[in-house]
Amino acid sequence: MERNSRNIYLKSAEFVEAVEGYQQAMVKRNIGRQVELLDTKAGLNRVTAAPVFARDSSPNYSAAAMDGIAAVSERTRGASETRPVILEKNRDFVYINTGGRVKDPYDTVIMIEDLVEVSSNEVEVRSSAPARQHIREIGEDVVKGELILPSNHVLRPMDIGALLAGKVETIEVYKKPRVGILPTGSEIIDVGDSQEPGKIIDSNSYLFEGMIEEAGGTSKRYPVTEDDYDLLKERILQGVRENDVFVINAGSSAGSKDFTGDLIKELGEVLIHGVAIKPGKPIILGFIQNKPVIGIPGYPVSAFIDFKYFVQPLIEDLAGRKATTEKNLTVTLSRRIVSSLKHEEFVRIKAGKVEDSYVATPLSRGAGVSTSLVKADGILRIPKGLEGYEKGTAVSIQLMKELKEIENTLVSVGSHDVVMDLLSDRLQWNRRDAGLSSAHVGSFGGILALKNRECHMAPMHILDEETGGYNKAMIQSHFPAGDMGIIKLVKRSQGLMVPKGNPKGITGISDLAGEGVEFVNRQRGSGTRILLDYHLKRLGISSGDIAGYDRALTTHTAVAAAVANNTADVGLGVYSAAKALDVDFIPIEWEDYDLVLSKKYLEDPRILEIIDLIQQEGFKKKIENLGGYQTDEIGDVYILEKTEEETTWQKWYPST
Ligand SMILES: Nc1nc2c(c(=O)[nH]1)N[C@H]1C(S)=C(S)[C@@H](COP(=O)(O)OP(=O)(O)OC[C@H]3O[C@@H](n4cnc5c(N)ncnc54)[C@H](O)[C@@H]3O)O[C@H]1N2
Ligand code: MOO
Repeated sequence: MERNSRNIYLKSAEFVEAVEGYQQAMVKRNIGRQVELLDTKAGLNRVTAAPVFARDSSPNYSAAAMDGIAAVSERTRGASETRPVILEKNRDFVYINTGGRVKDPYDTVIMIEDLVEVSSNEVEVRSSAPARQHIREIGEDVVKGELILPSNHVLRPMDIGALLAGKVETIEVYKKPRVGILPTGSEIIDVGDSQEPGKIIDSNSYLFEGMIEEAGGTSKRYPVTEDDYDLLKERILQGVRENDVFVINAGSSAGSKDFTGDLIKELGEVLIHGVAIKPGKPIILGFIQNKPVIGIPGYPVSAFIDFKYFVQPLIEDLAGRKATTEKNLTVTLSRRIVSSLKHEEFVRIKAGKVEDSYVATPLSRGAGVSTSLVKADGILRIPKGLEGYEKGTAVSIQLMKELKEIENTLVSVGSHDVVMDLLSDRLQWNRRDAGLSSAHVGSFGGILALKNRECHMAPMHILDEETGGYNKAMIQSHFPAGDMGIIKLVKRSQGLMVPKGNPKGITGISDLAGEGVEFVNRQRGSGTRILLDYHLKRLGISSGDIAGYDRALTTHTAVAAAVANNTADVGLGVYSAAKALDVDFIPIEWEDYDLVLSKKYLEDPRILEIIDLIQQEGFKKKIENLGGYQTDEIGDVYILEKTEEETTWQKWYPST
């Protein structure tokens, strides 16, 4: 069935209104926590629905607290170093171990090291033992009838231990809400299915499963269901029957096959369709058969935001969990962020601590970019009605990682290369307490970030047109002498990437201006673009003569992908990217890709570790095996020194 009219839902509710309105509707419908009796041993992370009282005392007998003897205290009276007292077995004492029961007539315990065993039947004591010494009395830990835990308490391992000690075998806890997930969409396939163009792998339902577990629910995934109204209806009814909460993914918007809203309406009630947030706008909050049914948009980031702010709190509430308290951090924005006046925006943020301040950079805003969630350290919420924030503004973000992790992370901003990815992996492998975060903004972006103290280091490859050298000239012209250092990384092969078989017969830069050749460029400020412009100038070719010069992508791999997908005939980039995407490569030049940093960071233990790490044979081999790299100078460090007469680059060595 095709829909007759498109879903023009876009009368957005306010965020807070929507959250509170839905909560109130749940209360009105008497939808709330349910209770079950559970084996205490299986109670970890569950929440008590009633106070728990001890069924028995612990210990429930007088227990020896030490290894030694249980004795009659009376018989030890007056014992001293000079007048030891001899005790007779089975009359004055019996041997006992820790935890053993102390029975009448024995009323004290003496440690084995305080005795002299005179014979197999006799021991000598040299001090008197007071009554009840080293005895754990009945109820020392738990007294029968005493409150062990109040209600609404999340059970930790020690709680379970104490409950079992008090002989509490079963406990009343809130039932884990069962949450069903229905992934929908004719284009959606499972990760194991063969992926033809036009198909998208179902990732959201697995994201939801994890988030349901985190919030204290149990999840059940239903098979991916195509955009067929009647089939969807059947699955939704089944899902509502089998669960306490039901989530339908995708089909929430205005497309001709977006049925979610209509279906919830037909089978129950739609309370809200559309909230003034971005991403996540087309969320649907409804009920079917008195159970919450929620339609979540298909884009992964929209799905995450809606699930985090609408569905997780609902699950936490039904599971009896306290709402997760958000940890916030005040950060300074390294760039301007523009925001929509009509929506509250949720912007993913990468944060790092450079010198004494936390700097924050917005990540991709695309609702389909799920990797922005992986990279994010936090979320900045920009209220509706604000146009955004200027660069340098201090804002508060909701943390998605531990603060310590952010504090220990080295921040790298600049040009991207797979070498930095390998480095990041190795650093994290070596020391769990330090990581490397990389933002890819091109070589000049790196210089700017170094100047603004927004990063610890900047990887770059900037050609100096006069000398033909790399990076050093650029540093000399941008930074005061004496401030900076360079860690040499690799030489890498830059060249033209062309589709397999080189159908346009391209041989060099001069062919870019050829008839019918569509080029794809890199962004302004990237080292690759500088290299291209240098060669164009040398050959006397105007950029205006190159079709596609203005189409700028931000990574080597994006360029290689454009060539591989035939949306361009040629692009300039590194060999490793060409190899990864299986396109042909015409080498143009070896360039230096180095790490530039402030001299003061050279003695930072994390940097010293990087210097050590990159010089290891295993690391070098790994890079060389990628092809298109030379590692002759890797790990050499130079600093820019200033004397009265001149400024020179000197080799630098660690002080120890
Ligand atoms: N004319 C309009 N079009 C759209 C509007 C609008 O207001 N007017 N809103 C846009 C917004 S905002 C969003 S968000 C999306 C929501 O889309 P739907 O919920 O209808 O979802 P689909 O269109 O089916 O899919 C969107 C996107 O997500 C991918 N997807 C779907 N399921 C999964 C899954 N299980 N795992 C991973 N990815 C999934 C799907 O393939 C699509 O690429 O609508 C805009 N349109
Ligand atoms: O609201 Mo949509 O979720 O912006 O992408």
